Amino acid sequence: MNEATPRLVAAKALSLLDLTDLSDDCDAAAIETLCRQANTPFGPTAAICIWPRFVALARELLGAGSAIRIATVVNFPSGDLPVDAVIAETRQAIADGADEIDLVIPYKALIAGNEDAVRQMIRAVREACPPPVTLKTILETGELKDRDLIRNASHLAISSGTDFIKTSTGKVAVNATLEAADIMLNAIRESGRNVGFKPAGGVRTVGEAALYLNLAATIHGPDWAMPSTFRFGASGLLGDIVAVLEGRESGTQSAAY
Ligand SMILES: O=C[C@H](O)COP(=O)(O)O
Repeated sequence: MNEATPRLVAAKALSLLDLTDLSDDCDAAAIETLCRQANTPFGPTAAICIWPRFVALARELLGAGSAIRIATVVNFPSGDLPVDAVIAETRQAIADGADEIDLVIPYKALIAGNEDAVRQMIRAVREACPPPVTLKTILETGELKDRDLIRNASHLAISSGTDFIKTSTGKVAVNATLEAADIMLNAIRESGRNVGFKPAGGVRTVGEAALYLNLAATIHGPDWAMPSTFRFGASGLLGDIVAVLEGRESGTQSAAY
């Protein structure tokens, strides 16, 4: 991606974007706005990412055959729910029309040394949402902090059957970072598995998106990042993407879009 123009990066980021509204005060009107915004004049985002209680509404608004996938979150954001409650959330979300499940791993248990809790949760949710449902697992890397723990969590998630590893909920102090991305992208390479990567939380500009895409290209090759292998989880990135695609200056419109 080093030679890519901002327009090319913006177009790529649009095709990889999980346009997110996981705000605490999200309501039906916000979901209507989100569904409209996801259909940009420059093409659709990869997905929208919303609270489970809005999945049925989003499915109704987008329609059954929409190119825009519906992602939702389970065990979110604390990672503390019992497995059976997370399974119930997952089943309901799929019945309501979700295409993708973003699962928070029990990261506090992992910090306490309980790897089995992570394996059991991911395996159980994977069983409840077999392919073609996409399963992304949120490691909450900003709370794991330690490089070895992030690497270990990545390998646990990959070997337990996830389709993507995702950095963050966007709800803690430290969310997506290039350092965590480097560890996770390398863990995917080491695993030899066809697993994707999703930086999420705090990605606001096309310039920031370019840094993640460059890193992915360095580790996996220039053609690796595509909607089946790479997503951005972001609530504020779309405005900057559209600004760049409209020929306006980057960094001016991200919050306002
Ligand atoms: O999964 C995505 C994050 O919750 C979005 O975080 P953000 O609002 O900082 O972009």
